[in-house]
Amino acid sequence: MTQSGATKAGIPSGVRDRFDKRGRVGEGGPVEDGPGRTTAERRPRRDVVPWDVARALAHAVARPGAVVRRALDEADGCVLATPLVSPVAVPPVDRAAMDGYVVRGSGPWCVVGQVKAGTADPGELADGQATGIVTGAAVPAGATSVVRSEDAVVTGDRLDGPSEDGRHIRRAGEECRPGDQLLRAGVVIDPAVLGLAATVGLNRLTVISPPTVAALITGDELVRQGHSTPGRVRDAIGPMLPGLITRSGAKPVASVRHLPDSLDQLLSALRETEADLVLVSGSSASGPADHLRPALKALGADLIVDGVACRPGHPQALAQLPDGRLVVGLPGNPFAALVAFLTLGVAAITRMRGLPLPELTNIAVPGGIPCHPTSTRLVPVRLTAQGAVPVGHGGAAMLRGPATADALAVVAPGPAEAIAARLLPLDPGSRPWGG
Ligand SMILES: Nc1nc2c(c(=O)[nH]1)N[C@H]1C(S)=C(S)[C@@H](COP(=O)(O)OP(=O)(O)OC[C@H]3O[C@@H](n4cnc5c(N)ncnc54)[C@H](O)[C@@H]3O)O[C@H]1N2
Ligand code: MOO
Repeated sequence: MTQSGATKAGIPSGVRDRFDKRGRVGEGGPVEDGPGRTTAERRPRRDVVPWDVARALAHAVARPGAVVRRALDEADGCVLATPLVSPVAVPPVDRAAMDGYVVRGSGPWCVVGQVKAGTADPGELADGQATGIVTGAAVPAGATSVVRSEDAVVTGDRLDGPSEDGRHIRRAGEECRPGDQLLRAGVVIDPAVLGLAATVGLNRLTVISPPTVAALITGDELVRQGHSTPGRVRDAIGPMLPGLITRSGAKPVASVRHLPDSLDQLLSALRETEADLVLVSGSSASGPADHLRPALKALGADLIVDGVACRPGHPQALAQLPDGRLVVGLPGNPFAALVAFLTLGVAAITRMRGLPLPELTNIAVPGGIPCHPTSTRLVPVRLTAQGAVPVGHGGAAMLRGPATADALAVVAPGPAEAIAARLLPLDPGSRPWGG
C-alpha cells in the first residue's frame, strides 16, 4: 500500500531550497584517515541537516492518508477528516437525572404510577400528580422536577419531598441540538470521541486512513533470544518498534522482519514490503555491511535526509522511493535507533495521519547540560518540579537511560552549558505528539 497522493521528491516547493540555503551544517566532510589520504576520497560527503530541519523535512515530504469511512471500533487513534456534527438532539427528550419520583407542581403529590427506563411514551402528569421514575427514563409531559428517592416520603399514595422547578431533569437538547458541530476536523479520535459519536447515533466516522509501517532489522550478528556473547548481539531494536509504531498512531504491517547484511536481500525486501513507511535498522553508517544507501540508490530513491546533526542518531536517513513509499534508516546503536524513530519516523507519521508537527514545550534544566558545539543532543531526563534532570546512561548504544527517563531533553548546539531545553516525549502517543 502506498500513501495517497505521494510523489517522488514530493517536498513542497521552497522547503528543500530553504533548507539547502540555510539548513545544512556540512558534517561528514573530509576526515584525516592516514597519511596523505582523506575519507572524502572513498566516502561521499553527507549533507547533514540540523535536527529541527530533519523533522520539518520528514513532515513536509509525507502525505496525509486517504479519507475513509471507519466503523467506530476501528477508528480509535485516527484523525477526523471532517467535523463531527450531531444529526440529533441529545438527549432527544427530557429525561430524569435521578431515581425517585417525577412530579408536577408543588407537593404533596398523588403517586399515580411508575415510568420504566424503556417506557417510550410516559404520558402526561396533571398538577399535583407524581409517578415513580428511574434515571434516564423519559419524563411525562408537564413534569416540573424529580424528587430523589432518598428525599421522598411516601405514605400510601401520598408523596412529600423537596422540589424546585427543573431540578434533576435533563432537558432535551441540553448537550447538543441537530446540526451542532461537536468536534473540528483534525481531532485525534480517542475513547471519549468514540463514545460521543455513539451518543449522537453515528456508526461510522470520516477519518484519515492511518499509515502502515513495516520494519526491517538488519545485522548478521543479531540474535532474537538469549544474551549477547562475543560475536553475537541480542536484537534490542525489534522489540521496541511495534510499540513505537502503534503509539505514534500508525499501523504495524506484519511482524518485524530480520535480514542478514546482504544488499540483495535488502533490495528484495524494500521492493516487496507493502507499507507507507519502511524502517530499516542497522545499515545506516558507511561500513562494508551498511547497505541502505546503496540499496536506495539502486532503487532510484530520492535521499531527502542523509544524516542529522544530532547525538545520538546522526547517521539516520530519510528517502522516498519512486512509488512514494518513505524509508527511514535507523542507526544500529539502539538508543540512536530510538532517537531516529522519534525524529524522522514520528514526524513523517504525524503528517501521514493528517496532523501538524507540534511545537515542543520548553523546560528549565536547573543543573545544566553540556551542549555539543554543532549537534543537537537528545538527553534522557527525569521531570521534576524544578525542571529536567539527566538520568545518565544516555550513550548511543544504551537503553538504560531512556528506559528510566520521562522524556528526552532536546539540547540545542552551543558553546557551553544549556540551562533550558525542549522536551521530546519518549512515548510518541503522549501530548504534544498526540495532537
Ligand atoms: N565510519 C563511520 N562509522 C560509523 C559512523 C560514521 O558516521 N562513520 N557512525 C557511527 C554511529 S553514530 C552509529 S549509530 C553506527 C550506525 O551503524 P549502522 O546503522 O550501520 O549499524 P551497525 O553498524 O550494524 O551497528 C552499530 C552497532 O549497533 C549494534 N546493533 C545493530 N543493530 C542492533 C539491534 N537490532 N539491536 C542491538 N544492537 C544492534 C551493532 O551490533 C553495532 O554494535 O555506526 C557508527 N559507525
Ligand atoms: O549517532 Mo550514533 O547514531 O551515536 O550512535
